[in-house]
Amino acid sequence: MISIIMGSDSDLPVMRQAADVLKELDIPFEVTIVSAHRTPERMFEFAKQAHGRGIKVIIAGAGGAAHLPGMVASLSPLPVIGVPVKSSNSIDGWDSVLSILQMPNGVPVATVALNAAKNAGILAAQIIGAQDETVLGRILAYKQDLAEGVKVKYTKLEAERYEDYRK
Ligand SMILES: Nc1c(C(=O)O)ncn1[C@@H]1O[C@H](COP(=O)(O)O)[C@@H](O)[C@H]1O
Repeated sequence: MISIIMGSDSDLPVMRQAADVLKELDIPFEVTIVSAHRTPERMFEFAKQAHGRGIKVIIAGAGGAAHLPGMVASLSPLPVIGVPVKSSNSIDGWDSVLSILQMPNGVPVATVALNAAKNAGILAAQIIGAQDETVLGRILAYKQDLAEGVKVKYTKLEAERYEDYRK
């Protein structure tokens, strides 16, 4: 089971992409709102209890002064994947990126690109897949699909004269 948490429901348009890819890969997940700033007790309880509830990976998204992923990582033995979210009054997303990325030694957060919740979902699945043959098989199939998608494009590109390709 993977847990997807976010600082606010305003992060949902971004964070739902993690849920969508996990659904596609048929990996069980839960989704909820937890804020280190607004619900610190809930955040503490969540982070302390997650591994005991059978959660294997936590995906945590937040915008602005995004302390949620790092604080959860400080309290939990589980791998935490941080998703920097570009919130409405952000400094171009850099506030969130740097808050999540620049963790001190000893407390890692695996940070994906700005708004890259889909990649967070794939990475979480890969972490599960390292120990689970069935999930590993689905990741291999997913990668095969990616390659097939590019093949369709380069086959078309090579078949036509390059100058005509984008017409
Ligand atoms: N960064 C955090 C935390 C936290 O880190 O605990 N809690 C909420 N937020 C962020 O505040 C932004 C604005 O939130 P609102 O839209 O609710 O005002 C959201 O991107 C949220 O993740």
